[in-house]
Amino acid sequence: MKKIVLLRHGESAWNKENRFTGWTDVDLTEKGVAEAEKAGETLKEYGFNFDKAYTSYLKRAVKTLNCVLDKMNLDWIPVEKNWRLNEKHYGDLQGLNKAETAGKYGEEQVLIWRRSYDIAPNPLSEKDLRNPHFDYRYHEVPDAELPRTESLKDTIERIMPYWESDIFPSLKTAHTLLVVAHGNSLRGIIKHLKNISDEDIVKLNLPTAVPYVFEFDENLNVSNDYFLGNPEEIKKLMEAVANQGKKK
Ligand SMILES: O=C(O)[C@@H](CO)OP(=O)(O)O
Repeated sequence: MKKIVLLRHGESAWNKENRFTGWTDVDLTEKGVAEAEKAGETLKEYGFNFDKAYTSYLKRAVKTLNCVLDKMNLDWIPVEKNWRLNEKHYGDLQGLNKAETAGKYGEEQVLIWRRSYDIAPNPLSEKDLRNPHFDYRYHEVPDAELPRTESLKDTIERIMPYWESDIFPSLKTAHTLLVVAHGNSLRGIIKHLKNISDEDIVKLNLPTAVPYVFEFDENLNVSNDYFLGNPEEIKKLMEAVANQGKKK
């Protein structure tokens, strides 16, 4: 049976500080590295063996992938990085503390910015040095395609060309693929795979470094999906992610 495992990176420095991160290239914390290693061990225990892995251009995802492959003795497999798997761009919220932002603008508004389907935060200004336009790693991406902010809808629209042209077609020859990315870029992929409505996607919160397995039938339709781990613990982790947008 063909499988794709989706994995959000381990805890990052700005997850720990509860700050909007988006395209900011922050590193993993020690806890984040430990979470990534645990994900690798879990995948190994369950007998997973990946043919190929995909990740974003952001180091919290790249390093999580490296930790997982190291624990699985799969350092040798082909890995493809693509900017299209980056996190949702959080516009001018990037760097702000989520609880403080909820205190200032209200929890409802923060929920809209974090989880709504088609509403994006205010964009970064053209001159803002955090604008991806100034970052060499994106120099081959046409400027018109580089975001200054994104809704989930925008994020899905930039991921899908890569999903449809590279990741999904490689399932025809590969058995099992690993995609290590981010809370919202993965919500976008999950929305697509499970056909989740624009309303229901608001409720999905992904915990860091918990493998999420998708199984496909012979026609490459999704036949089953499940997280690896204790369901009660995973539920608590999901609630904790949701609560990051609450006032202190
Ligand atoms: O800050 C971010 O980039 C994302 C993911 O870490 O956070 P949120 O859960 O608020 O979408």
